[in-house]
Amino acid sequence: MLNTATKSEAPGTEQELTDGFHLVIDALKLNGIDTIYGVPGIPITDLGRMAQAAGIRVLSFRHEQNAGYAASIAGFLTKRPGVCLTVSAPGFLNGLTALAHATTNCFPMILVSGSSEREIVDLQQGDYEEMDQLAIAKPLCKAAFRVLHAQDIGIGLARAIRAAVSGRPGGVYLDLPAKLFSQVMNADAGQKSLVKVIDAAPEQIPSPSSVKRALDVLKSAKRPLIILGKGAAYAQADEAIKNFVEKSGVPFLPMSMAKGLLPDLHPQCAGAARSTVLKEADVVMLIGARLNWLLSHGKGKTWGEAPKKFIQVDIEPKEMDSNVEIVAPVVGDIGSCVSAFLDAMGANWTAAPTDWLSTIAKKRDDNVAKMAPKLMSNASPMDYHGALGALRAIIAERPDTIFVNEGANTLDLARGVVDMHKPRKRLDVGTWGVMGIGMGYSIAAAVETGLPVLAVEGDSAFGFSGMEIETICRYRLPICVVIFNNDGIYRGTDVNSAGDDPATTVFVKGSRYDKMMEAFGGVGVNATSPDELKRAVNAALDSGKPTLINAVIDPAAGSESGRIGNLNPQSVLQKKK
Ligand SMILES: CC(C)(COP(=O)(O)OP(=O)(O)OC[C@H]1O[C@@H](n2cnc3c(N)ncnc32)[C@H](O)[C@@H]1OP(=O)(O)O)[C@@H](O)C(=O)NCCC(=O)NCCSC=O
Repeated sequence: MLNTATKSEAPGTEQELTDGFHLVIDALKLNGIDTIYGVPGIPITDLGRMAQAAGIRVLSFRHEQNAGYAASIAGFLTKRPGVCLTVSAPGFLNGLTALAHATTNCFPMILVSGSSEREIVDLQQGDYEEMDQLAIAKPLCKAAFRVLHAQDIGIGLARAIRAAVSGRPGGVYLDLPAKLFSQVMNADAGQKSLVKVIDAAPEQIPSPSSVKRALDVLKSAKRPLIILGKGAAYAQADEAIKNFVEKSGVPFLPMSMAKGLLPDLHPQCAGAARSTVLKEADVVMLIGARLNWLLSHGKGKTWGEAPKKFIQVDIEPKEMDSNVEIVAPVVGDIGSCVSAFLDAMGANWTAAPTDWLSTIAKKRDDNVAKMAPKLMSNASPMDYHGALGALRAIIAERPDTIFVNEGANTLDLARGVVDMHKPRKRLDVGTWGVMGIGMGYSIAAAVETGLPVLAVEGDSAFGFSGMEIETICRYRLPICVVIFNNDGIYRGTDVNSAGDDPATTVFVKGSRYDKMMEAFGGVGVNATSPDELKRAVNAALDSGKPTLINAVIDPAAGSESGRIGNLNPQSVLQKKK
């Protein structure tokens, strides 16, 4: 519908007019973008108001970084670009971390920021929030555009949408200088300048020869393995992936956000035999997973001595050979590639050798049995396993719940303990292991899916986005936040031996995060045992009321996780002491 601004008043020349504000909103609506995550302020306050009045859902956050994380995960969940709207310079910079995160994680997102006047910025004459935002955004995103004239708004947004979702998805920056919003033009011409993006992410069909090559290598394997990454989860080709994995009979290892693509309790799941399968596999097929640090770059002791052949399925041709030789690259969108495999496999595909399957089954059963008694712990204060055991049972009973997870121990242990049963239900820190995604992800997950959300947060991780519990309460979202509170980062027991200041990794002891939630009208609960925790989470998920549970974890529980290779070195001198 025409979203006219006003009528011109010159006698005898009356005509409908529109302006930059209205055209941005019309362009978003025309392209099915019905939700904006952002923080209002100069110069986009009216844009938010008018978008809301025009029927777009506008969620106002307390900090742009959290709005940005929300937009990024909205993109992952929907395959449409999540939109984050910010003010100029500081607001833009606050949103930029999330834009870079979206790009790194291959989530489609558009950061739309107001900016100050080009003429003044370029001459560096000291405008309000002066900054060359386009130049700063460029290296951190997949594409960056600036629109200077109202008649180019349609094209600008179309380019942003297409860049965000086509090929390998990523973050896009769209710069809207303040002056643009008040540029007036004839409404008809304005509407005609809008662009509806047709087939924004066209299928990319793999070449038949690459499909055959990959299947020949897979067939030749004695100890094959499929690794599913979050690219596979993003593809929303769930049935085809499940059929392919089952038809192949090959064990699969899900990366953390691919958990649930096939259930973690599936007989072919090798998640609980991770070290064994990485070391011993002779052929590894990566589907939407990259050989980055999370997979030790495909080499070194994680991968054992046995020679390996890698097959890689990815939409991005440049991903191939990025760390090790890929003997069978298959370039295309995951859905098309997996369907092509299914078509080409024929009826007499033989499953993986049984001795390989039984080696994995034995290791998996051993690891599961080793963990089982720890999950029964009803200690108070809780340890990680006791608390996670309670949450694992809840997710098993409520498999549609979206499980958001960040922290150090809270992340590392929940990844293994809490089985996922359905695709795209586990959302976590992603490629950068970034702390701070928690509340933004939870809000977008609730808004985009309408499903209940359980966010399990380390006490440190929560701090990065904690103020957004007010946002959760304001929009009355069905989000239950559980804070694993052990009084610090890794542990709450570190001591500063050199002075009166607290140690660098500890927080105020016995903090009651639940009281924060009560301040905003949400439900706050202090849980000191797994039974109490379970009751409180079930009550929250039943009621759908915004809830925050302060789960009291033993400050001595937890270890210094996050020492990944040489990334977090310990001082040799200190060790010698
Ligand atoms: C790179 C990693 C995937 C590698 O982790 P690993 O510890 O090697 O593997 P995990 O998958 O976590 O599994 C650990 C072990 O648990 C086993 N495992 C897994 N699932 C289960 C179940 N359900 N039951 C029993 N045992 C299990 C698995 O086989 C491994 O044992 P074995 O097979 O016996 O080895 C991970 O470190 C990771 O995702 N890190 C991200 C960390 C991060 O982003 N942190 C943010 C910064 S924190 C701030 O400082």
